[in-house]
Amino acid sequence: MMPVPVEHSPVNSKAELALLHRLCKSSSASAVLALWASGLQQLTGCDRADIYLLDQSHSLLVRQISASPEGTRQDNSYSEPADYRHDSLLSAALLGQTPLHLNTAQADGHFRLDFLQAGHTGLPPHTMITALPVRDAANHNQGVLVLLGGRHDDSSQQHTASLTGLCTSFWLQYCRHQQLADCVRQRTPTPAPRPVPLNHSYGLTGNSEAIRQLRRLISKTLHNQSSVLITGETGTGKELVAQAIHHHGPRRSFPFQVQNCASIPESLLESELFGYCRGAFTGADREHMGLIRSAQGGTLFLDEIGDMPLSLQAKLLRVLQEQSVRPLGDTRSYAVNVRIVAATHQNLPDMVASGRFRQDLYYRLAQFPIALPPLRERKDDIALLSQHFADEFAHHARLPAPVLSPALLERLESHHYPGNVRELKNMIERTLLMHGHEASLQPGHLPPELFEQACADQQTEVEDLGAGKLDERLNYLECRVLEQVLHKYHGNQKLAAQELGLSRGAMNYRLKKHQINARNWRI
Ligand SMILES: Nc1ncnc2c1ncn2[C@@H]1O[C@H](COP(=O)(O)OP(=O)(O)OP(=O)(O)O)[C@@H](O)[C@H]1O
Repeated sequence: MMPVPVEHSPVNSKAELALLHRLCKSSSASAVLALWASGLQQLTGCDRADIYLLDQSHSLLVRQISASPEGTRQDNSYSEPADYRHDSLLSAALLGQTPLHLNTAQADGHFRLDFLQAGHTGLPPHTMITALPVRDAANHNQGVLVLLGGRHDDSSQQHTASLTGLCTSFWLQYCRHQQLADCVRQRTPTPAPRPVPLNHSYGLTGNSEAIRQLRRLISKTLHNQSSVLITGETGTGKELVAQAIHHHGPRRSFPFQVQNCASIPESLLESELFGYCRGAFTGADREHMGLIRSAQGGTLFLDEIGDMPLSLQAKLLRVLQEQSVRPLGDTRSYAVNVRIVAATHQNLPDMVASGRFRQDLYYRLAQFPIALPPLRERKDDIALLSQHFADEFAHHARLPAPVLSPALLERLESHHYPGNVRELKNMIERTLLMHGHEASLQPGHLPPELFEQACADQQTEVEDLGAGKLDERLNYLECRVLEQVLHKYHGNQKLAAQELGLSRGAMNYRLKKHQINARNWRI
């Protein structure tokens, strides 16, 4: 490719304009990448310029291209997790607020420099590294530009703002070409996309499509600072998701504060969140910083946000807009940098419509909405979750490794779970508490409430079957009643048949019909 007509260093506006001019004329996404790496390598006078971009799931940083005075080459040979867990220099640059300039000797010990080992062998010690985040127009991080060695040291440091601006222009043009290419591709049949690689589970057990999608969403929240609104029924894992967002993102070394907005009176909630100064009210004998300020740099998780009184909603909105908080009775405001993650089981749009929740606050909180499905809608996860909770409990209680029989798992999968994952977890723990020494756990070992509740729940489930399917409703009921009675008599068919007023033969026939093995209820 033609060299950019500038001295190698320093960065100057004439050269930038020339580069932008060539960028406008670029004809494809790959041409943008090539110009991006080679242009910035020549502009800054570095020995090498590498571009790393986040993958589709935002969980991996993948090297795309490398440029040196010898030429430019596409290079996807290196990728690493972009979750800040590994303390790598690339993640620090991606998630940090400022570009990083340091030499390899300074970086060593502070950051992992795995990307140097992969493809940069033979670098002299004290090679200068500049790592700049690549941001889109909404200031969300999309990747990292790395400049290595050469004479870029001082000039790059002084010109990071213009380099960051250039990177944004390149990114936007790159996306534009990719979108155009996608449009063309949509008109011709393409093979199914490969599943997006995920590096870890974020502490969430499950392999259903819903959980995989949830992990993808979590990955995307990590690299921007928007507020997150998590919705879902009780026990679906809202707090677990909030923790994952905090603990895998750049704020993880700062506090994670939690406040349940439903559990305390309004005045207490106000002082807990916003703080107060000494003498603000009777009994305020010392200053209280409040959770918003004490989460400085980190995350504030506001659970049950739908229960926050309207007056406090207005105050919270002000904090979000002004990024400062004024404690009760104080004349000063304090600047805060806190990410808000809120959760609710309520329908906030309905509450907005009926005037019980502020619309402006709703939009502010729901910048990044995450909806968690109830457990009954992702039954594929029940076996994995059950085994996970059983192993966890057995480990803590020093019990032998639990074996969950297929009959037990089948029974667990047919339950309705109004309490969602929390209910399943409690049920497994209770089962192990009572029968943790059994070689194999059977349905008969499950807590009796499961069977009693199954009959109570039927109202809901039978309704779910829809009108006109009487046989299905009756079959379902019959099956649950048989299980309940077998459970009561620990698998004794004779006693179960007596209670139901059935002959042994009729009982046998019905058990066979529902494929119920009475032996599974013996304990
Ligand atoms: N996918 C999952 N993998 C493992 N554990 C989970 C998962 N989802 C939920 N849990 C567990 O279930 C329990 C309930 O989860 P959590 O407290 O996060 O739910 P919640 O939606 O915040 O509940 P509530 O609305 O009642 O506050 C916790 O013990 C949590 O660790």
